[in-house]
Formats: sequence, structure tokens, C-alpha cells
Amino acid sequence: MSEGFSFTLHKTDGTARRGTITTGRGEIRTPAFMPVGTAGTVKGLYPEQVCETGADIILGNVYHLMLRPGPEEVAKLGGLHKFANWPRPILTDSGGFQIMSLAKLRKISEKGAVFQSHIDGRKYELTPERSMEIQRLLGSDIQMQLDECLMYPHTDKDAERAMQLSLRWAERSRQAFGKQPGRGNFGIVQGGVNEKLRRLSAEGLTAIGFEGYAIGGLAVGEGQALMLQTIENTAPHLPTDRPRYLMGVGTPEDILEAVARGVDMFDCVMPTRSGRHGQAFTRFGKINLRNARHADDPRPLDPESPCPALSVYSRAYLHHLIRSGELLGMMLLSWANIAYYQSLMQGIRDAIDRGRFEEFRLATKEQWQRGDI
Ligand SMILES: CNc1nc2cc3c(=O)[nH]c(N)nc3c(CC[C@H]3O[C@@H](OC)[C@H](OC)[C@@H]3OC)c2[nH]1
Repeated sequence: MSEGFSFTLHKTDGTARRGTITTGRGEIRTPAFMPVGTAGTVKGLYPEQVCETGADIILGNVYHLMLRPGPEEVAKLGGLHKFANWPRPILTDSGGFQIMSLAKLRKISEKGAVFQSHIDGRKYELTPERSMEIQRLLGSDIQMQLDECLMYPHTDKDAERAMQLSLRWAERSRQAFGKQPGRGNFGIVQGGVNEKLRRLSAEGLTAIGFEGYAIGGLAVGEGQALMLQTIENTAPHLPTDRPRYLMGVGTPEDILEAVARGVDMFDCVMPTRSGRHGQAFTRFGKINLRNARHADDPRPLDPESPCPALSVYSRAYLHHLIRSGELLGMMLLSWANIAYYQSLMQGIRDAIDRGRFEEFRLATKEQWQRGDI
């Protein structure tokens, strides 16, 4: 374990877990939802608002920040926390996913990935060593290994090749991480939806030894049933005294179901991306403010919420802003959704503390089904 970085498991309720990650920059209550701040900003929100919603940690991304403004530039300006005025922990992804999903003309070899920027076509090489160097330059508190994440569907043969490569890159990433007091380095389990490959990947990463383990290669089009099945085939092979992070997940329902299967950490662009398109996530389920039925509805989204975006502004006003393409509409719904996700996580943590998670899971899903007030 990296000095000054630890995970405490306070309580389990069935397979649901309640813990705390301690980093050099502060604590993270788990289960945790980590707002995505890909290019050093949680799109549409001030950092102060993100703090206010209860987020203990946000994400940054090597791929985006290496293209613009560049890691050496950010380091010169005092690191990502100072640059983005975010005082709490930051987790950075290694770029393994974006190489497969965003980059043009990429070539993967044993050494790493060579690709062209989707912004200006410039050529870059990303190796495990360079990815870890970038995350160190950014000042990241949780640094992800470089991996190869396959899109779905793919062949078992390709899943095996990518999983074995990712294991070798895990070793190199771990070496390159070295000693960074207060910071953690996470391995990423691959293996597609193949039970044996998932077990081999989890065992291989555990043998190397990381401060935490991500379940990667999911939320790539496999669907919820296969995702949940793969979590069940992976989590039992991971150490119980280290956090488990399900990358790129998900909807509020995905999160409830994954917590029930032993996952501690989540990230997803859903709250901000769908907020920008007029969709609100609330205790009563999803509400699409583009819909004409909201045009003269004076009620706020949720009068009981502590977040003004949910409890102050009328649905009629939000509908008007979204229909008019006004910036404030995207900002208010992004804020509302991040606030709702954090209140869902708080509800999950409290329910596990009280040993009532299963009851909470069913009641929450029922309330979503009952729909809008
Ligand atoms: C949407 N579904 C989804 N499945 C994913 C699977 C993987 C994976 O196996 N390996 C790696 N390295 N990353 C993954 C990622 C990217 C998450 C990042 O992508 C960025 O959000 C888009 C964000 O960067 C701040 C986030 O940071 C952790 C996934 N996203």
C-alpha cells in the first residue's frame, strides 16, 4: 500500500460495502459517484457548486489534457488542482479508453499506442510510462494504469489478447508509479464478458498489488444484464480490503445494482451530458424538460431538495430555457443532475450504515417507477 493512502471498510450489508478512502488530499466516502471533469472542468458547473453537491472527488483525463493544454503546461501552472481550483482529490484516467473511442488512426503495439489527435491530427505516443508520468505531472491523487479497453462486441480471442497486454502494461504502470505518498495507483480488470479471462485478469492484477482495482471494459455497449453478470464474475476475485471502481457507469439504476454486487466507486458523463440535452434525473425518475407538458408547470423539479437547481426553478422556466437553447438551461440541469446523483449516493451510504440497503434499493426503484409527482 502506498504510504498516506488507505481504504477502510466500515460495514457490509449483503454484498454492498460502506468504506472510506483516505488520500493525501482528503477522504472519499464510498460508495462514491465521481463527476467527470475530463478536460479539467465538470462541464457547466463551478467547482464551488460541485463541492456543494457533496462530491468528494472528480475525474480528469490523460487523453484530453495531454492534447490540450499539455501536462507540462499544467505542471508549470501548479498542477491540475490549482489550475482548475479543485481542492479535493482527483482521479485521472490513463487514456486507455479514449485511444479506442476518440483517437483517429491509432496503432497499438507492445510498447504502447500511437495515435492522431481528434482535435488537430497531431501524432502522439502513449506508453504506460508516459501515461503515469502525465498523471504525476497533473498531481493526480488516484492514477489509473494504461490499458486496452475493447468496444463491444469483440471476439474472445481479442478479449484475451487485450487482457494479457493490459496485464503487462499494469506491471509497467506499477513500476512507473513508484512512490508517491498520499496517492494511489489502480489496476484495471479487463477480459470482455468472459468469466475465465476476468478471473485471470483480477488474479494477475492482485499479484502485482495496487491500492485499488477498477472493473474496466464495461458500459461499452454490452447492455445491463451482461454488465451485471460480469461484475458478479469479477468482484469475488478482488481483495475485499481495496476499493473497486466500475468505470463509466452509469444510470442511477446501474449504480444501485452494482453497489448490490460489491462496487464502491462510479463515474459517468450521464448527469452532465443528459442535463445539457434537457433530461433531469430526480427522486421521481427521469423528466425530459423538452417535453411540451412542462410548458406551464410552475412546480420545481423537487421542492425538498437542498439544491436550488432542483427546488427553486420552475419546470416551465427550465422547459423555456432548454427549448430556447439558453446556456442557463444546460447549467441548471447539469447542476440538478450532479446534485441528485450525490443525494442518491448519500442515501445508499446511509442505508448500508443502517443495514437497510436492500430495502432502500427496492423503495428507490419503486419511486422511480411511480414516476413524476
Ligand atoms: C462510458 N463507459 C466507459 N467504459 C469504460 C471502460 C474503461 C476502461 O476499461 N479503461 C479505461 N482506462 N477507461 C474506461 C472508461 C473511461 C472513463 C473515462 O472517460 C471519461 O469519461 C468519458 C472520463 O475521463 C475523465 C473517465 O475517467 C475515468 C470507460 N467508460
